[in-house]
This record gives sequence, C-alpha cells and structure tokens, in this order.
Amino acid sequence: MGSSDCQRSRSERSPFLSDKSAKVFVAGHRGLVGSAIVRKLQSLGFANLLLRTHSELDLTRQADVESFFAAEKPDFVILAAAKVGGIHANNTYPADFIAINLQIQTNVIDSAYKHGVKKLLFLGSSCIYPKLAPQPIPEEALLTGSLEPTNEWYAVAKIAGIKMCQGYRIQYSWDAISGMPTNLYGPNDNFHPENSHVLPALMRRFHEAKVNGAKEVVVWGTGSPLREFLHVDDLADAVVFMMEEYSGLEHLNVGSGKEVSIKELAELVKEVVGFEGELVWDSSKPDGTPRKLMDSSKLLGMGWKPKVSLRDGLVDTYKWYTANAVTKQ
Ligand SMILES: NC(=O)C1=CN([C@@H]2O[C@H](COP(=O)(O)OP(=O)(O)OC[C@H]3O[C@@H](n4cnc5c(N)ncnc54)[C@H](OP(=O)(O)O)[C@@H]3O)[C@@H](O)[C@H]2O)C=CC1
Ligand SMILES: C[C@H]1O[C@H](OP(=O)(O)OP(=O)(O)OC[C@H]2O[C@@H](n3cnc4c(=O)[nH]c(N)nc43)[C@H](O)[C@@H]2O)[C@@H](O)[C@@H](O)C1=O
Repeated sequence: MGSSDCQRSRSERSPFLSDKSAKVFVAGHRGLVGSAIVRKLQSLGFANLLLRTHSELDLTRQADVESFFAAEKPDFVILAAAKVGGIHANNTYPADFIAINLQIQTNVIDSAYKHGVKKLLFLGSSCIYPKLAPQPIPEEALLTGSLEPTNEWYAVAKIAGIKMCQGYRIQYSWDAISGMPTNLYGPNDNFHPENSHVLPALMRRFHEAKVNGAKEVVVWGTGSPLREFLHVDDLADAVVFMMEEYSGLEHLNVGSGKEVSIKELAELVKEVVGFEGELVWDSSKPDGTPRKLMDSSKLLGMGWKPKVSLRDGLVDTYKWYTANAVTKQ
C-alpha cells in the first residue's frame, strides 16, 4: 500500500449531530446559504454557533484568520463565505472572483486544519464542470473539458477548493469534504439589479414593474438556456446531511433534479409576482452555459432528498422579498 493510500484509510469520521454544544463556525452566515445553514442548525438545537460578519473578520486576511482560529478553536467549519454573483458580475469582475475566492478558501481551509477542526465542508458550484459536460452532469465530469467563459475565474477558484480539501485529506487524513450545489435561491438572496443571479433579478424587476405600472420587463439572453434550481433550505438540509453522513475524497453534487428554461422561469416568476405586462428579450446579454443539470444520484443514494418545489419556493421567496425588500449593493 502506498503512503497516501495508508493515510487515506486512516481518515476517521467525527459525528456531527450527536453533540449540539459543539462549536460550529458558519463562515458567511449573513448570505443566502450561510443564513439558511444557521436557521437549520438552530432548529436542530445547535447552541454554540461561531459567527463573524465580514467587517468583524475579513477572511481574505490570512493573519486575522489564523488568529481567529487560534483563539476560537472551532470543532466544525462550514465554509459558505465567498465572492458570489450572477453571469454579469462573474463576467465583469474576473480578478475579484478568482482572487477573493482563492484567498478566503485557502485561509479558512488551512487555518481550520492547523487549529484542530474535526471536519470542514467547502461549498463550490455547478460552474466547476465543463461548458459542454454530459447531462445530467456526474461528479466524474470535473476537469474533462473547457469551462464556460463567463465564469471560468470563479470556477477555477472553486476547483482549487475541491483539490485543496482532497489534498489535505490525502496528506493529513483530515476530514475535509466538498459539496457542489446547483443554482440556489431563497430568503436573504442578493436582489441587486445587475450583479445578482437570474431568479432574484427577475423577481425584483417584475415586482418593480408591477408597482410602477410598467408595460414591459427586459429579460437577458435568448431564454433558451436550461437551469436547475434548488431552494436554499433544501441545500441547508443537504449540508447537515453531508456533515453527518459523508467523509469521502470526492465532491458531491447537490441538485433538485428538475430543470427549466430561462423562458419558463421568467413566466413562472412573472405569475408569482403578479406582473401582467410583456417580456422583452435582450439578446445582447450572454446566455452562459446552455444546460447544467447535475446528476445528484450519489447524494440521493445516501438518503438525502429535496422537498421544496420551484413554485412553492418562489412563493416563499417573494413573500420574504416583499417583507424585507433588501437590496445589497
Ligand atoms: N447563490 C447560488 O446560486 C449558489 C451559491 N453557491 C455557493 O454557496 C456559497 C455561498 O453563496 P451565497 O450565500 O449565495 O453568497 P452570498 O453573497 O449571499 O453570501 C456570501 C457571504 O460571504 C461573506 N463574505 C464575502 N467575502 C467575505 C470576506 N472577505 N470575509 C468574510 N466574509 C465574506 C458575505 O458577507 P458580505 O455580504 O458582508 O460581504 C456573505 O455573508 C458560495 O461558496 C457559493 O459559491 C453554490 C452554488 C449556487
Ligand atoms: C450559480 C451560477 O451562477 C452563474 O451562472 P448562471 O447559471 O449563468 O447564472 P445567472 O443566474 O446569472 O444566469 C442564468 C441565465 O439567466 C439569464 N438571465 C436572464 N435575465 C437575467 C437577469 O436579469 N440577471 C441574470 N443574472 N441572469 C439573467 C442569463 O443570461 C443566463 O442565461 C455563474 O456565473 C456562477 O456564479 C454560478 O455558479
């Protein structure tokens, strides 16, 4: 047996759900994903969550991250802090998307290992896969082809995060795992008009058009790309499931298994919001990847399953949006 096989076989699982007093650092706890994970952990009775806002702890600053881990010594880490955005933001700020994400994940993963964290979960994204990957996309499609150009800098950072978790598992027998969610939505999403993802962008645009009595709403691209959407509460459920049940080398896909075209999505959001005007397609805007439906059969086979339908999730998110009307700049 080679030395890395030997080290791999020594990896041990640390039970997650059995000790609700364990110190769990949820990085990015005010974002879409982090806030859903906090809600889920609190509902399960976790009483010792370690939370820091961006201004309290900038995770791009290596020395500050080291000091934080040395002082706080969390038991578990869920890494949901990242520079995140939709197709336009990814295309416009490539330097930020690669540099900030590499910095955050490198600092957090390395400090967590050095300071005795029992297990860490890293979150990537379905954009790690080649633009023309087989559909539905299995985990094995990673690094088999060229990336979608609108988000390749973000994708390269996320691929580096997967490989860093794998490297630390192989070399140090450390329990670092990676989950790759599909396109997410829900409460606390980013509703910025340009920099957000399609679902919150359209919800806001249709809402404002309804309120202002506008006749038309502009939607980007051709409407033909297919996307798979998962409610963030289902993702939070999957995160807890993976923390408890999974300690493997390979990253795991997390998707709903249901895809819609952007045109179908726009019609559905329009209906949920109650906008009665017309859609106008702006084909000068990029479509991005034509299709990215993930094959989540590995995670489903372990016993996790999504619960929220797209329609119910949209109704829930629109209620949240109208009650909170948050615009992140
Ligand atoms: N949204 C989606 O559709 C998908 C998301 N994911 C993954 O889920 C994870 C979370 O994404 P999501 O919740 O949508 O993103 P959000 O933008 O909603 O949240 C990201 C969080 O990270 C924090 N953050 C960003 N930079 C720093 C920093 N330098 N130091 C400390 N905190 C920082 C943000 O704080 P602040 O706002 O104050 O900067 C925010 O709380 C990411 O890894 C993303 O790749 C994966 C697939 C799809
Ligand atoms: C999660 C994933 O998110 C990003 O990839 P994406 O799936 O292409 O994300 P998107 O939600 O921004 O767009 C989906 C589709 O929708 C169309 N579209 C229509 N009208 C609007 C619109 O108004 N805004 C946006 N953003 N898109 C629109 C848009 O043209 C595209 O065809 C990655 O960069 C990366 O961050 C990543 O991993």
